[in-house]
Amino acid sequence: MTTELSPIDKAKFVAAKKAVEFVEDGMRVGLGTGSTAAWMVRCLGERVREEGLKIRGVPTSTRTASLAKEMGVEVVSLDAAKWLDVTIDGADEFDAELNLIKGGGGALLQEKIVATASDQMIVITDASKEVDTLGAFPLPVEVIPFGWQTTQALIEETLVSLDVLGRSASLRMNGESPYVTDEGNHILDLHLKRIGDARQTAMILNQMPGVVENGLFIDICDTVVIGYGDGKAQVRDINAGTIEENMLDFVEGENLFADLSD
Ligand SMILES: O=C[C@H](O)[C@H](O)[C@H](O)COP(=O)(O)O
Repeated sequence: MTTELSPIDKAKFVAAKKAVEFVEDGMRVGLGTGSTAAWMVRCLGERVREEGLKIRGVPTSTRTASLAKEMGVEVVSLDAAKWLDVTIDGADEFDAELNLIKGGGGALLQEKIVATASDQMIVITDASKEVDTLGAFPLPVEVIPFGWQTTQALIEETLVSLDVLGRSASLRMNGESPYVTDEGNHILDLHLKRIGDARQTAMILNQMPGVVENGLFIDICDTVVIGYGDGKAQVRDINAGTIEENMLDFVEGENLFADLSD
C-alpha cells in the first residue's frame, strides 16, 4: 500500500529524519509527544532495526511510550536514565530565540521535565510554527483538578498585569469531559494572542497555587530542525549562533510509514 503524505506530513517527516541523525549509539534519548515527534520515534525505530542502533528512550507520554515499544525502541523511565543526552520533540510555536510554546497535545509537563534533564533539546517542526512573538497559539497551562475554576479566575485576574493582548482561559475538553493529562490534571488554554514578555509570563504562572506547569519553554531548546515538503531541512542551533542548511533526499512513506499515524 502506498501512503501519499500531505505536504505538512512530509515536512514533519523530513525534520524528524534529519533530527535522528544527531542520535548516536549508547545515547539516552528523550522522546517527545505529538504528530511530529511520532515521526521521530518511527525514524529512530528504523535506525534501531536497520543499523542496530542501541539507545534508551525516555517517553514523555503514554502515547509515545506505546509507539516507541511498537517501533522496537527500548523504553526506560527518566529515573532509570537519570540524565539524557538529547531530547527530540515537536512544538506549537517557536521564535527567533528558540523559545517555545508546547502542550497542544497535553504532554507539556513530562516534556518540560525531560527536556530540562537533557544536554540538548532538538525541536522538530515545519515552517508554519515560526513566529515573531509567541502567543497566537493558545498557551497550555496544566492545573490540578481541585479548584480549577478558582485557579482559572486567578490566572485571568493576573493576566491583566502582564504584557499580553488576550485575557481569557478555557478548560480543554475531551468530548463532554475535561481533558485529563497523564498526571491526572486538567489543561487551561490561555488565549493571549501576543506574549510580550514570555519569561515573566512563565514565571508568574508557575507561582500560582493550582498551576502545575505552563507550556512556555524558555532557554530550554538548543536546536530547531525545520522540515519542508520538498525534502529540504534547515538546522538552527542557538549555541553555535549559526544557521546550517541541509538537503535531504526525501524518502517516500511506503512500507515503514504506512498505516502509522499519531
Ligand atoms: O503536548 C504536546 C506537545 O507539546 C507537542 O509536541 C506539540 O503540541 C506539537 O505537536 P504536533 O507535532 O502534533 O504539532
